[in-house]
Order: sequence, then structure tokens, then C-alpha cells
Amino acid sequence: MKTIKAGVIGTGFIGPAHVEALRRLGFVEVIAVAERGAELAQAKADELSIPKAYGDYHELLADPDVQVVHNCTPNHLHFQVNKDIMAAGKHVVSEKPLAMDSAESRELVKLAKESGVVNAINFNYRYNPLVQQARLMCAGDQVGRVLAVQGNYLQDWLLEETDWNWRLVPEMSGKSRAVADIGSHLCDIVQFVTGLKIVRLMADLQTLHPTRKKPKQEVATYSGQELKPEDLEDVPINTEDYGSILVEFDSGAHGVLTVNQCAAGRKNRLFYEIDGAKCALAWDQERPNELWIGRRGEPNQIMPKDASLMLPGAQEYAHYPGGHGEAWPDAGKNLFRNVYGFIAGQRAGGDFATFIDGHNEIAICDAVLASNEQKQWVDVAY
Ligand SMILES: NC(=O)C1=CN([C@@H]2O[C@H](COP(=O)(O)OP(=O)(O)OC[C@H]3O[C@@H](n4cnc5c(N)ncnc54)[C@H](OP(=O)(O)O)[C@@H]3O)[C@@H](O)[C@H]2O)C=CC1
Ligand SMILES: O=C1CO[C@H](CO)[C@@H](O)[C@@H]1O
Repeated sequence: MKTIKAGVIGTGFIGPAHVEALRRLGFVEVIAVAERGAELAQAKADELSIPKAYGDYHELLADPDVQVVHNCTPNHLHFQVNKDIMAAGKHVVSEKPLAMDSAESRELVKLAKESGVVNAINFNYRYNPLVQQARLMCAGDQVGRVLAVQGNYLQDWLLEETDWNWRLVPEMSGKSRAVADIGSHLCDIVQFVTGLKIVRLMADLQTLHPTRKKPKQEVATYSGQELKPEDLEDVPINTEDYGSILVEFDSGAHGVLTVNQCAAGRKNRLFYEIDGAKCALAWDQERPNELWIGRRGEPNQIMPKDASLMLPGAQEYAHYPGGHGEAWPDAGKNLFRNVYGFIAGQRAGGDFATFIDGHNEIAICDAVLASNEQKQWVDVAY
């Protein structure tokens, strides 16, 4: 297969994960990175062994050798950077959330259609082998009518009032924080697995630390750096640490989804349970190689990630035999395999999340904010 050349904008936490996953595909070469400023870009390029470094992402977009661009910048830049990538005629893989609000995300969907470039969003959790298996079990007749859905996405990295990150700044993160940041994955995964669409919701959002202590200097995501009281200043917080959302799906089924970035001991617990008329399915991304199948008239089962036991359509998401765990980095790689396989003309497409899915999550997020403010059920305006 001909090598496809990629560029990555933003190399903080997630950018290098994109680079590593792309390299494991074997037919993608990451030839350029862009950061803010030439010096930082060069340092990142050296660290990641990437030949070209650009101190301004517009320079990367002007590079005729770059065919696909990954937007790994903070949320407030997603709209403009995605727009510029498409205007440059490059294929785009964006980080979530797609934009800051649904007016922006709707425009990105329109521009993507007009430009004709391949567009994808990193809803990476979908591409775990047992998530694909669960989806196929729901799509077939193994699970039966979906009666109810529950899910949560819990983290503890913002538990202390001294924890700080750009996600706490609404101008960078958006009006919603936890729902946009991790609720986007949760809403996406329950809809992906069930094949149902969230149409109405009622949200309760809470800011658990109305004031936080911000370091006077910048701290990298997940760095866990210790600071002294004199290094900190009080800052009011007006985005949610916690949210619970009652949802109604287009089938009439209901569910409840909770996000919390202050849940002690929970590092990255994305969990869902689908209660079907025939059986229930539950999956936890921190134990990604197990799918729980709940039954009434016979013993419950734990299905291991083992392609020989999985449905044919899910098998290609598992790359190693049963007992050989596959997890977070592998799910992202599977997504990129699908995207780049389509760009290369080797896959039919339709098997990766696009800007339409990204927009749908933002529309849900807008509805969550409206519902929380109005204290009532609201329809999702896609
Ligand atoms: N799908 C998933 O599982 C995950 C998704 N994400 C998403 O990825 C995005 C990035 O998150 P994360 O990596 O944690 O954030 P980081 O802050 O760790 O990284 C962001 C990077 O973008 C750089 N950057 C900022 N402005 C520009 C610019 N104008 N041009 C080029 N680079 C720029 C930052 O540089 P500087 O430090 O100089 O500001 C930094 O290196 C977020 O939108 C987040 O929601 C994040 C984690 C997991
Ligand atoms: O999946 C994820 C893990 O947590 C990160 C920090 O909250 C998110 O940004 C990200 O999308």
C-alpha cells in the first residue's frame, strides 16, 4: 500500500498518542508537527522523531506533502483549525469536542460536505473489540428491545481544589466542561452500542469546587506537579465538575448518564450497561477485555476479548489472541486504521465517527446546558 503522509497539530497529551497509533498502522508516515512557536515545535519533533516542525499550524497546512491533518489542540481552537484544514484541501481527524457550540459544529459539517475531504472525530472508545461486539449483539437479536441504559464516566484528576488545567477555563474548554470533555464519549458510546439516538434530556450539573486554586504558572495535563500556596491564586469556577443526565432515546427507552471529574479513585472509568429484554450488556473501559452479559434464567457470563468467540464483524478489532490484553491505545489505532484504509481506497468507509457524530454530541451538550439552566426536559436540536 502507498504510504500516506500525516501532520499533527498540538502535541500535548493526546497528540503523541495519535502519532504512536499511526505509526503502528505501518502505512502512515507522520512527517510534520505544528506547535505554538518554532522552538517548541522543533523540540516536540525531535522528541517524537518527526522530520518537519512548524511553529505556526498554517505552515503545516501549506506543506504539499501533508495529506491528512490531526487536530489535537485544546477545544477552543477546534473550530478554526478544522476549518483551515479543510480549506487547505487536507483530510482531517479532529479531537473531540468538535467545536465550542452547535452553531460552529453545524458549520463544520456543512464545510466538510462541501470540501469533500475525509473527516473523522476521535471517539476512540467505539473501536474497542468488545464495544464492537456489544454493538453487533444489540443490532442482531441477542439483546432484544433496549429497556433502559445506564452509564457513567468518572475521573479523579480534578478532585482537589488545587488541581488545574485549561479545561477549567470556559474560554478554552467551552460553557460545559465535564459533559463536553468526557460526557461526549459517554453519550457517543451508548448511542453507538444501542444504535439509538438521544432525543430528549433533563440535566443536573454541579460545580463541586466553586473556587479553585490556579497555579500562577502553567501545569501540563495529568502532570501531578506539586505546588506551594504562594504559587496559587483563587479563581471562580463556573463549569460543571459533575453532571447527571436523564435521557430519552428515539425508541422511547430511557436512561441515566453521569459524569464526574472529582470521583476519588476513578481514573478513567467509562462504563455502560444496556438492559435489554433478552439480556444485559455491561462494559468498563478500565477492564476493556471483558464484556459482562447478564441473564435471568441462566448464569451470567463474562465474555473475554477473543476473536474466536466474537461475532464476525467485531473480529477485525482484536489483533492478538484471547488472554493478550488490548486497550486504550489499540482502540485509537483501530479508528485510524478505518479512516486511513478508506483514504487509501482499501476500505468502504462508514466504519468511523465523522463530523456528523461530533456535531450530534455538541447538540446534546447544548441541550444539557439549556436543560440545567431551565430545570426542565428539553429536546435535542440536531
Ligand atoms: N479522545 C480522547 O481520548 C482524548 C481527547 N482529548 C482531546 O484532545 C484535545 C487536546 O487535549 P490534551 O492533549 O489533553 O491537551 P494538552 O494541553 O495536553 O495539549 C494540547 C496541545 O496543543 C498545543 N497548542 C495550543 N495552541 C496551539 C496552536 N495554536 N497551534 C499548535 N498547537 C497548539 C498546546 O501547546 P501549549 O502547551 O503551548 O499550549 C499543547 O501542546 C482536547 O480537545 C481534548 O478534549 C484529550 C485526551 C484524550
Ligand atoms: O478520554 C479522555 C480522557 O480524559 C481526558 C481528560 O478529561 C479527556 O479530554 C479525554 O477525552
